[in-house]
Amino acid sequence: MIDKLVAKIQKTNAPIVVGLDPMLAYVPEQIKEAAYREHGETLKGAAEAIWEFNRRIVDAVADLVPAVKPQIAMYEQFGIEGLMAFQKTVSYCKSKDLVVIGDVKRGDIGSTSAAYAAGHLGHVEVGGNVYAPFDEDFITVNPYLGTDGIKPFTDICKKEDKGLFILVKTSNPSSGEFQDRLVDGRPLYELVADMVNQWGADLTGSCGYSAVGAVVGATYPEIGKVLRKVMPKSYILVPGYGAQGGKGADLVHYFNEDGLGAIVNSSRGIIAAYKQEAYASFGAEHFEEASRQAVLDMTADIDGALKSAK
Ligand SMILES: O=c1ccn([C@@H]2O[C@H](COP(=O)(O)O)[C@@H](O)[C@H]2O)c(=O)[nH]1
Repeated sequence: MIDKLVAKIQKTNAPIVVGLDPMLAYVPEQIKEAAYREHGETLKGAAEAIWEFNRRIVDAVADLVPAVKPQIAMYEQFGIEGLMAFQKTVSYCKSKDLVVIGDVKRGDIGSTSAAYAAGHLGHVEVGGNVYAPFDEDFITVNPYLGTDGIKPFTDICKKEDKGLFILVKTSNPSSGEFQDRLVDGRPLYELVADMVNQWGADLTGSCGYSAVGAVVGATYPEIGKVLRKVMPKSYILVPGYGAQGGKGADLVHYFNEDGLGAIVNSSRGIIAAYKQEAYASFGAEHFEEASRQAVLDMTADIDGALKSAK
């Protein structure tokens, strides 16, 4: 799957992930009203509204980007109905040939990680039947439990040609409380990055990158520069662009000399673009066109930054 991701990034010339984080507050009134008319102001009504919102955004941007990243929390908040909308979103995006990165941040003791890995990346057997319940292409994983918590995920990646993005340095303001602590004189995020190299060593695709990538926030560009060098073969998923303050100019050192190696996520900045002043002229009626324009602008911002850094 890492080969498909890299090929799609090269084809679209857009190292960009559209984050599908559909808070109800971003869903235009006309979509919510239609869903509530049919299903009432219920969890099913909310789930239908976010699904329709996603579908229209995906249709508007699918030719521009290689990948999407549905954030499972935004769906889970609506219970089972929300999870059904998550599953429907994953499968719709795959039908549009988008690479799907499930932002699920799983990781537990080995036996429990194995169940997470089967449910999100692999298969489960029920009697004589075999199911792929969520079937994302990549998922995000929390490394806090160490190697036996990661191995079930890497095993499934090998078997099913899937991939991971492991949290190394997150974009949030408190990420340094643990992640920047010095251990044997080195910040913890560097030790985790060393482990990412080890975990991904025998999962290198023909593109030269490993199926085991890393999450490194856009909000810490100096650390991004260091981590790029520590993990030369890992793709870096970079959240924190846009709504959290990251800009193209901050991100040039997250990329390798080959112009590859990083893929930048923006969620609110794209899906709720119509609420921003810059895109207000589209109005709520044409929210998906505002999202399309926001993708084009983000692509130009990152491309411009990479070209002027050469
Ligand atoms: O370090 C991290 C890891 C994950 N995220 C997730 O990415 C998106 C960011 O959303 P924006 O609206 O573009 O800020 C969201 O799903 C986070 O859970 C992150 O931000 N930082």
